[in-house]
Amino acid sequence: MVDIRTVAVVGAGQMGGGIAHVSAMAGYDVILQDVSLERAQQGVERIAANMARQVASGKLSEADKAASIARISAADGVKALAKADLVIEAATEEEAVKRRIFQQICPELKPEAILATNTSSISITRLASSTDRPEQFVGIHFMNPVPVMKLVELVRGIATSDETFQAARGFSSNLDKVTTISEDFPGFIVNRILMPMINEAIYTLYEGVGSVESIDNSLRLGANHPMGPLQLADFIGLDTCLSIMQVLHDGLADSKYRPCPLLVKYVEAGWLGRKTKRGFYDYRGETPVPTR
Ligand SMILES: CC(=O)CC(=O)SCCNC(=O)CCNC(=O)[C@H](O)C(C)(C)COP(=O)(O)OP(=O)(O)OC[C@H]1O[C@@H](n2cnc3c(N)ncnc32)[C@H](O)[C@@H]1OP(=O)(O)O
Ligand SMILES: NC(=O)C1=CN([C@@H]2O[C@H](COP(=O)(O)OP(=O)(O)OC[C@H]3O[C@@H](n4cnc5c(N)ncnc54)[C@H](OP(=O)(O)O)[C@@H]3O)[C@@H](O)[C@H]2O)C=CC1
Repeated sequence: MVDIRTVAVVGAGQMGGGIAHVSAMAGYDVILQDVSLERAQQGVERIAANMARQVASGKLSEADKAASIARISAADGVKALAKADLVIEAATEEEAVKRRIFQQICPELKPEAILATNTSSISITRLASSTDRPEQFVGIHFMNPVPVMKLVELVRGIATSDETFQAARGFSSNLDKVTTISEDFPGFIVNRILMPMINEAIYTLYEGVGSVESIDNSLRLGANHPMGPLQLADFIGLDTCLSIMQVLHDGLADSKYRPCPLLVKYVEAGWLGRKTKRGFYDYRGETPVPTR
């Protein structure tokens, strides 16, 4: 079994950053790659800011923060991935983007390196088939925010070897995560259940049943959810929510997964939630302001 010491993360957004964060804290050397060196460096800066929150709340010492940050390097191009024992793809939730990444990076990887994807919904078997190593390909699905959420969903493709699966399980437990196993169906377990709820909340808004505030307060205070569904949608990213609904709709061919037209419209407008400062809330001020 490959001895995982160096982990590369492709995609330095909120999830890639979180995966790099917890991997470095667990003692792995981490290479963070994005579309440019500058984007990767911005990712490292965001990780430092998130670690500073953990220092402020006493969860991490200054010394451990410094040592963890020192283990992360921002990559200048795909050649930097040659050192990795495990590569975790955490780029945008679009199958074409992920396929292009695998085509680009596979020739650079060690033959024994394991390739994993953090996809929220896309078939692991299908993604694996666009790589040169379907047996060494696996789904390792982290939850957002990665440093806080306990769960990792593990998903085998049809060709995933036992050795690869055990390596993914061992890696996740070294990060102190609890793993569940999902079969390779659209959205796996978490998003098969969570995303239709979020989509229904958007329909509830679209049909005028309640305002943004009423819908979120109803679920926060009435069902003890830590965030209301619209707040959570903004947190996940509305582009990601829409992509997941499209995968569920296409893959399960059932009209109950039809993405709400309001979700489609928001994404078309470039209102993607917190990451663009506008979604169901406006994030430009000190506190988020509901927009409907
Ligand atoms: C789409 C998919 O494919 C799958 C998914 O991920 S679905 C999304 C799953 N995630 C959820 O459902 C999240 C639901 N929300 C929550 O659990 C909480 O609102 C939350 C943990 C995000 C924030 O909690 P909160 O109490 O409102 O805010 P806050 O006080 O800022 O944060 C709580 C703690 O988390 C820490 N934290 C939050 N985000 C963090 C980050 N990115 N990095 C490090 N620490 C973080 C804070 O430092 C804080 O720590 P202390 O308690 O030690 O102070
Ligand atoms: N958001 C969530 O709550 C969760 C998301 N996921 C999954 O994690 C993945 C990433 O999501 P998330 O972090 O939220 O998305 P983000 O939009 O925050 O980050 C995606 C990152 O990937 C980068 N990227 C795009 N194309 C490439 C490329 N060719 N090479 C390298 N990097 C690239 C983007 O760069 P640029 O901005 O320049 O396009 C961006 O920095 C998705 O598959 C998503 O489904 C899984 C669990 C939870």
